[in-house]
Amino acid sequence: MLRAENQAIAHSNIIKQLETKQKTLFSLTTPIDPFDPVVFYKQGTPNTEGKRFFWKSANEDFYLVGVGAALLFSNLAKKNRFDDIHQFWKDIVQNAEIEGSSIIGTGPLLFGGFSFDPDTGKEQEWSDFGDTFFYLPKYMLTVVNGQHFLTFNQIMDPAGENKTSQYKHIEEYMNDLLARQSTVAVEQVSMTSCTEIGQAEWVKAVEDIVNLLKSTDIKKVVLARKMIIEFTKSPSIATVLEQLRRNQPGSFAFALESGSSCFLGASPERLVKKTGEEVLSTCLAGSAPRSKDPGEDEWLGKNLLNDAKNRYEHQLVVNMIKNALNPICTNLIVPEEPILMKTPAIQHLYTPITGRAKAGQSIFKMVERLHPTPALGGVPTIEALKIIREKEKMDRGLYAGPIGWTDFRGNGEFIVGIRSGLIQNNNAILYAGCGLVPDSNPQDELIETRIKFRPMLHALGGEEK
Ligand SMILES: C=C(O[C@@H]1C=C(C(=O)O)C=C[C@H]1O)C(=O)O
Ligand SMILES: [Mg+2]
Repeated sequence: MLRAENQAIAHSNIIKQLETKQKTLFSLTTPIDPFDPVVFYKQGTPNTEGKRFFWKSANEDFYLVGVGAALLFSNLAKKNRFDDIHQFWKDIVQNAEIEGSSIIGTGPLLFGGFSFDPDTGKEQEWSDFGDTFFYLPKYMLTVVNGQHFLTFNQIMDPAGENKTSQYKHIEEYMNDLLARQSTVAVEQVSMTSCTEIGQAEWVKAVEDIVNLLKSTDIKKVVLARKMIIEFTKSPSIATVLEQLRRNQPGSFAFALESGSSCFLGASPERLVKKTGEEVLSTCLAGSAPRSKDPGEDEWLGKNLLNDAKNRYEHQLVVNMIKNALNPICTNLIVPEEPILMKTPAIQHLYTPITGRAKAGQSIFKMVERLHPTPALGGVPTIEALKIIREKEKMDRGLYAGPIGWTDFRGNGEFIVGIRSGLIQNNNAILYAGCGLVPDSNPQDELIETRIKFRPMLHALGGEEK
């Protein structure tokens, strides 16, 4: 049996005991002195590889880093996966004993992700994650506006362990942690090969889809491809994260580990953020390269803002997100025109959408209604997904899927896992896709995906960022 499945079965027994109150969750949060998030990822506890996550917000003011798992949710039935995880989480939090948490992103928190398409053919490379994969971390560092907090989560047998021993444990843990503090030495490993998979077939698939878009009511399909990299030895995840956070300011940086797999990247695209009742979603679609020459860069941006093909590609996303949020939010504000979002490698059309959640609408409900937006799937969604399954001929796994967190108060944020890759031992698989519309030119789309590989390629020791 696979390692993640084994873990999941053990944890599903604990979840049952939590639901019947034979066990409870105890969560303790305490402020701590500043501690570097990447160092915490690397050294938060020894031997927790395979049970770690990392999150940096796009504006650099919020970090979450988890090491060790107090509880693992995976292998949920794919049909109601958003609802099921929400229900489990609600039950557990309702009976939990929570101390010291007064700030967003501290206390009990779930971190994880949903696969892009549970109904696609499955490939071995994604078997560590399945279609729903979330952790309640054992130890978690939260950094909010420069303030640092440590949260400790423990599933307790009410009759057995007592809280005094937990306080003692956390005190000892903090002393050990401070002794482990050091800087992360960047340990770059060498690539032995780097291959774009099935490039000619991919261009042919783009041509076929564009012809279909011209002759049917299908408006947009996002087609992705992959690149396989081999290294002399297994890359250090902390090093890759350090590169991503240094070199991709303005993007979210994330990592999610399971067994010997790590899915990570620097995504510029938020799916949805919920803070209290406040909701923020972003439409990101339509792309142009950057130029080192400021004048040319500005020209490329202006051109993008005025380009009919890219504006159409973008507008389809705005329409869908607006319709998806409309029934569950009030006060929706949708700007009429997109603005530019510039990352080091690429610039995009960007429209933020804000609103207020109606009573009882959880972040998981929002993710369910939004995913997949036409920035990653297409229009209409069902038809686009069918074409993706048939033409892409790969399992996207978590690539382009919702990745994120929710705290016990129901706040949270999900991004889409793009500009990303899956590291397994000495290999990495990188993913990049692009939105096809009737006016797409296959060679231009090939170049667009090549640019989208670059942030991860650079973080892994390749040349350009
Ligand atoms: C699919 C990806 O990116 C998406 C596609 C875009 C486009 O085609 O213009 C732009 C941003 C993303 O929504 C990717 O990076 O893999
Ligand atoms: Mg595009």
